[in-house]
Amino acid sequence: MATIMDGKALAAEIDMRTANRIQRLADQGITPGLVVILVGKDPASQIYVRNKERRAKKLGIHSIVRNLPETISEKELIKIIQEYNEDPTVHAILVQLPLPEQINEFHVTMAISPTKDVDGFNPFNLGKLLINKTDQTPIACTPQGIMSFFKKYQINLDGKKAVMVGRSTIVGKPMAALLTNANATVTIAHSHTHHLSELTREADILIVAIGVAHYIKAEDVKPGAVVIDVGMDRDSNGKLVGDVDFESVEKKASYITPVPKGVGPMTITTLISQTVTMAEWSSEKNG
Ligand SMILES: NC(=O)C1=CN([C@@H]2O[C@H](COP(=O)(O)OP(=O)(O)OC[C@H]3O[C@@H](n4cnc5c(N)ncnc54)[C@H](OP(=O)(O)O)[C@@H]3O)[C@@H](O)[C@H]2O)C=CC1
Ligand SMILES: Nc1nc(=O)c2c([nH]1)NC[C@@H]1CN(c3ccc(C(=O)N[C@@H](CCC(=O)O)C(=O)O)cc3)C=[N+]21
Ligand SMILES: [Mg+2]
Repeated sequence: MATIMDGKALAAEIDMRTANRIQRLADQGITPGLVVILVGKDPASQIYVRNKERRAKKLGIHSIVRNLPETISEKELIKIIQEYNEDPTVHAILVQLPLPEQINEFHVTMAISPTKDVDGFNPFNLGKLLINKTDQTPIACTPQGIMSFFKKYQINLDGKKAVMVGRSTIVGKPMAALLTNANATVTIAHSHTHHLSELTREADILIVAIGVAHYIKAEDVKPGAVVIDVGMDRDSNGKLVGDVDFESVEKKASYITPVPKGVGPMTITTLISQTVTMAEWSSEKNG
């Protein structure tokens, strides 16, 4: 049986360190400020916002949620982002994906100031990640949270075969870059990939972010693999499940993240700690 990587416990551990950093900023009269912009009603985004608000409140960062209508125009959304770019009480801006059809994701990522881009999807920050020059660079919270799992559970990535299933801007692509920077040999798979199962069966490290409930089964996994499940899906009973069939894969993997209480809580912890980091950067620059 695999070791279950406990996202809730690791998140609590990191939150304690974050609380100390928040206290140190408070001593200088600074409260880290985060704005989360949610357009429409994506269900996974709603879970994220709900849990994030709870943790932000507990830790004492200033957090604003902007719920905007599904029908908002790209121009109006970008105007709102620009107002927060100018607001000195805001250190971090997160725009939740996916966005509705009338809004071009690229235009939105370009509009966020690189210094406030807490999910690291502005092209300037993504470019720095790609060339492995990440000093004072925000990096997507979900992939960073996954790197914290590897550190905590002492999983060596050097020279390992890693397969990333999914190529989104917030998960797959930045995750592949982080793994590459950590000297893993990385393959990115997506909906055009042929013989996906043959590929995943070669993976020492398998990370899945596709949004299809229980898509990866035990037969798709190498014995002893480390399996990270990013999915936030619903099964036929409406229960929250991941992209990995946990019950069967748990018997074959060496390490596995559950859903819930795996990657999800780590994304939130990383979002809050990175918001604090960005407030620290801004105070270094101004003080
Ligand atoms: N736990 C957390 O903190 C987070 C969870 N999520 C969840 O993770 C999942 C993925 O999110 P996100 O990355 O934003 O998703 P996107 O929908 O943006 O991307 C999905 C990716 O998966 C690929 N894909 C879809 N179906 C298949 C398939 N059958 N075989 C191979 N590849 C496939 C797509 O390929 P193509 O590019 O060809 O279309 C695409 O690259 C969702 O369930 C989301 O809710 C997301 C972010 C954070
Ligand atoms: N720019 C952007 N960045 C994201 O990181 C991003 C996004 N957009 N859009 C939506 C998805 C989804 N997402 C989740 C994060 C945490 C939980 C989470 O807290 N999950 C708990 C659920 C517990 C419960 O049932 O409430 C867990 O897994 O234990 C869920 C979903 C981030 N996303
Ligand atoms: Mg989870």
